[in-house]
Amino acid sequence: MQIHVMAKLQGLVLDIQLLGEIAEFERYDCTVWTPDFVFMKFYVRYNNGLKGYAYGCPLIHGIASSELHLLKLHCKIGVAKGLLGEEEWCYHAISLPWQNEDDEDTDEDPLEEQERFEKSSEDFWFSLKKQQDIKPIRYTPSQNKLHFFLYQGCLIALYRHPHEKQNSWLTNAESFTIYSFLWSKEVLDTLLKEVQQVSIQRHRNKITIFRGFIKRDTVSWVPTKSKPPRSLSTLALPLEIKNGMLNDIEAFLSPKERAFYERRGMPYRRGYLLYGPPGTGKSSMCFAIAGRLWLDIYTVSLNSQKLNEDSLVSLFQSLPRRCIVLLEDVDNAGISQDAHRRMKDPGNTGRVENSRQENELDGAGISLSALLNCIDGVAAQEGRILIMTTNHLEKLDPALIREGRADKRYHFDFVDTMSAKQLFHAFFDKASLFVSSISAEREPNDRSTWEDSISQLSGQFADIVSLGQLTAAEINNYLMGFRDNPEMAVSNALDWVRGRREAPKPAAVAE
Ligand SMILES: Nc1ncnc2c1ncn2[C@@H]1O[C@H](COP(=O)(O)OP(=O)(O)OP(=O)(O)O)[C@@H](O)[C@H]1O
Repeated sequence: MQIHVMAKLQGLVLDIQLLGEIAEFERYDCTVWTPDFVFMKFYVRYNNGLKGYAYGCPLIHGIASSELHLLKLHCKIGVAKGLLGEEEWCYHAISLPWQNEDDEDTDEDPLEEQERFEKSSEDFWFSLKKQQDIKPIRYTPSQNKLHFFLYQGCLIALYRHPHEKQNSWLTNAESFTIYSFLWSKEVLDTLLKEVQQVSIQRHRNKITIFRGFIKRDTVSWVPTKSKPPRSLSTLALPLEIKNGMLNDIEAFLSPKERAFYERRGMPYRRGYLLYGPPGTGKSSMCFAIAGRLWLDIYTVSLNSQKLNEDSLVSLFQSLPRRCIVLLEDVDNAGISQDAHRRMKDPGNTGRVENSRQENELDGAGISLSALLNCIDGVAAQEGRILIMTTNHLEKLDPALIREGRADKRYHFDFVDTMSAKQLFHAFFDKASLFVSSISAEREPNDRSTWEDSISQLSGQFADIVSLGQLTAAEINNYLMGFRDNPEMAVSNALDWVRGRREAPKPAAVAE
């Protein structure tokens, strides 16, 4: 007998396959695949006497390996003798919950570090070397053993299995089997819910960057890092870009706007194109906006050899409702377009029947038509914000950046006077860590005198560098060389700008 059903458990969608009648126990096996390659398998009571095997959909959010933290805490208390001490280097490349739990707590306060450094730089370097050599020892419930702990008065058992398929993308995966005695589904539900809550708490003040992961038949979004959001105020950009883009996205995400789209049956999506030379803040702006609106970022490399239309469709289909999809250097999608045109050239006998064939012909990356299908085809997720970036506006096919796909375009240009001032201020701001103790000693006691002097210098600096067609990244880099000496930064600026003028420029971006 084979029955296939979809079920919902604690908000997770499970694809359950009932395999047959159970002999001894009333239970079914349920396997939840989590986004970072760990799956959980748990046994719960199934009251009509059938045995089942369930697979969670691969993109369940909320229970990931890094979020099983709580289970580990309980295990620590419950079965100390089952724990296994391991040095960090024993572990695999992909981080597992047992491995990175304390990482956030070990970071020293930068000011204290600086104090130690100033006391004796030699001791400081030596202590860093020691820190690196002495691996933190962490305790984990050992694999292939049963661990018991009490949870809400109920005995729970946890079993960690390494994944048997070695040398595959699952090498670092493991599965967890959680048993509850005596088959209490409610306790398991509560436990898993608590795990989700712990996870939410841990990532509360961070945004997560997911990358499209493609390996053979497996396509999923994999969390690569979680980081505190970058403040928009750290970006030196014209207000029409900074506020303009933020306001536009905020307005789009508002419930009123969503209702407006729904009433008119319009697809509820918005796209942006950020273009300009490298180092002008396109990616930084995307991260800052994501942080401000608490949106996670989903990004995929369009020129990945493994990417084809099917995998891109799958990725787009599995996006959450509220998120930013970041496609960087989107002009790479045009590479396939060029090949496509060449193939269709009248002088060329080759015929391209469909986009899949087109991909095969190109051998690498995604074709333009496939990308367009994903952006606004039926598969495209509603509610998402698409941000495309490019250094080469002139290379983009007009179809990619027409309204509806890129509703707004923002030109990230070389630094103007206002932005140059802002960068200078940010660098020599008294509160900034860049200002070392040397300048602190020199600095006038009166705070306003210091600020006046920086203000005046920033004006002079801005007048010089704004003539030079320089990017914010270049200016930051230049200022790094003078972080103790704002006056020198200004007096050397003219020579630096002249030098840069003679150096080859990044390609200008055609409007
Ligand atoms: N307008 C800006 N204000 C402050 N810092 C900036 C600005 N623009 C760039 N930077 C700094 O320069 C570095 C590179 O910026 P970023 O990656 O955002 O540029 P980009 O335009 O996306 O470049 P690319 O086109 O090469 O991807 C970052 O460290 C960022 O902090």
